[in-house]
Amino acid sequence: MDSIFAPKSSSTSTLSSPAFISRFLEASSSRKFSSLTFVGYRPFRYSSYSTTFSMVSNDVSKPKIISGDFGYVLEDVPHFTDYIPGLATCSNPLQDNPAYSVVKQYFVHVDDSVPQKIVAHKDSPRGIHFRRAGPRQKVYFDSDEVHACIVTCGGLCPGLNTVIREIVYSLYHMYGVSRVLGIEGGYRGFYARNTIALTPKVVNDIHKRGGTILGTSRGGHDTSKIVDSIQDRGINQVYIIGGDGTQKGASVIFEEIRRRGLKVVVAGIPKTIDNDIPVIDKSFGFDTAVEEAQRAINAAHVEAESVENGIGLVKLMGRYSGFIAMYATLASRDVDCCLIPESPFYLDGEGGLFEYIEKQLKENGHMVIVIAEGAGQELLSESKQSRNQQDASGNKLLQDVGLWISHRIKDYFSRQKTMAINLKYIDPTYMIRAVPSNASDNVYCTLLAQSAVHGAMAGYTGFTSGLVNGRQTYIPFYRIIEKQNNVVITDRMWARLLSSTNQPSFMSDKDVTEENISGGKKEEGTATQLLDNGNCADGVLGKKEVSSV
Ligand SMILES: Nc1ncnc2c1ncn2[C@@H]1O[C@H](COP(=O)(O)OP(=O)(O)O)[C@@H](O)[C@H]1O
Ligand SMILES: O=P(O)(O)OC[C@H]1O[C@](O)(COP(=O)(O)O)[C@@H](O)[C@@H]1O
Ligand SMILES: [Mg+2]
Repeated sequence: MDSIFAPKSSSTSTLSSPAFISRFLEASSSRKFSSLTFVGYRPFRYSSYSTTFSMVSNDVSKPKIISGDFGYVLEDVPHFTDYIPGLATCSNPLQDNPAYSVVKQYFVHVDDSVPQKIVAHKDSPRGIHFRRAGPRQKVYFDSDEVHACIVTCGGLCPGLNTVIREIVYSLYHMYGVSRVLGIEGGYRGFYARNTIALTPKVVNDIHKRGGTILGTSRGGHDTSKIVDSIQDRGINQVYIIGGDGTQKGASVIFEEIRRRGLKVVVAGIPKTIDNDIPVIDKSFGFDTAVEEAQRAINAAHVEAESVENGIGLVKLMGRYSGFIAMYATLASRDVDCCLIPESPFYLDGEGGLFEYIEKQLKENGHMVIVIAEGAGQELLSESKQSRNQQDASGNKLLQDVGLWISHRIKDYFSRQKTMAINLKYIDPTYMIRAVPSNASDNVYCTLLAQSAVHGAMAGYTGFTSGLVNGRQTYIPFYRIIEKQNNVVITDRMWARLLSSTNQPSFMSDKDVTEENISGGKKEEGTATQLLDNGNCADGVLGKKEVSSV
């Protein structure tokens, strides 16, 4: 029997930090601690048909970490029963639903979990797992008892309306729930805006529209006012759709709800067009955004190849994570250079951008550059007066790198007088996120929404529903908000991009240091393939083996 242990004074972040979990994995795989008993945390045991687990917790605010054989770790999500004793359950109404009666094993087994990492060696520990999403045999709500609400926060993303629609439909058609409230205008809508009654009829065709029918906002998160409003309205299921900032907000709402001992579910659905949320395979709307970006790249290519020494420059979204730029580049094959926040670059001198542009123009007569909005911000700060402005949510406002680099390229060639260039700058920023989601994102949104509803009905709370290695899971908030998902420039995916564009890497081997990988935000316990000498199975926590899309 393995035990997770920590001094009683350990903070949540210590217990959940990758370093701690890494040490735990090491210990449990070597069975070093198998016979030890630890004071301060009461081991909680339960048996299943297949194996015995041990969970250590006497504090509901600590992460629920359950260990099993061979280094198995379940990073579980909170449940009502953690802090509300004696709750009644009833049978899941889905068991009488004719649509599902034909499905074998429709209900998810209580022990089902999904591994975070699927590349393994014969001697690697089983590693971190998340609870598999899906309907449970027992539910913790009567249909008539449920009063749900949905809120959308942060920037727009294709698929928001689809998620709203599918939450309403799942609640109504699977669980007979008819009271669903839409909170208007993001978090502040809980206390400062109107609400809309959401019925299947109201949301029937909203998935065909971009944006969110509920409206959204940045800033305005006031935890106690929000929870007061939830309590006053008698809401007992809160569905929160939003990005990293939103999930942080959802996490504190959940903590407050638990502190007040309320039987209220807080369920997150991760939304990020930048794909900057960790753990999950990719975010909904990302495929749509990449597809939409192709139009801009195609236009840039047509413009560039139609004139002498044409340069097509496209700026795409990506504040700190360059996934859209990377995938749009890989999809297009017309791009000669892709610049992202995670990969520093320079303009002048040998191996610099100007030299490369000159070479491309001489060889091909034209070129296409894709730049993510967060790329090269350090160069802009050097040349312009640095402005530390923030949006209402506290996100740093970036300077327009597209405009800046256009001017720098034009200046360079007019100074050089070697060739006259013809540069066209296209900024499709808002066009790629204001569109409705494509077919595959619509299916993805549907699954995320259904998973969130199943989890809520089953009494799980404080979770984000997310796809991990192709399976729907429930992920505890702390795992979603503890760090950012970045393109790992020492991964194979970035190498694929470099070999497809033939652009300079702007780096020598000695530059590939810990500071330069993962957007300069390399977290403890993360090992890239390069630094890990190809040993991809051990010690990689929270990052997929290949860049996580
Ligand atoms: N650390 C935080 N704690 C509580 N609420 C937050 C936090 N960060 C952001 N929020 C709230 O989440 C909402 C969306 O955040 P924002 O960063 O704009 O977008 P996104 O969720 O898409 O990243 C805003 O209403 C903001 O006030
Ligand atoms: O101008 P807005 O609405 O603040 O949005 C711009 C920003 O939104 C983003 O799409 C990210 O937004 P989120 O953090 O809300 O997902 C960035 O790429 C971009 O910088
Ligand atoms: Mg964000």
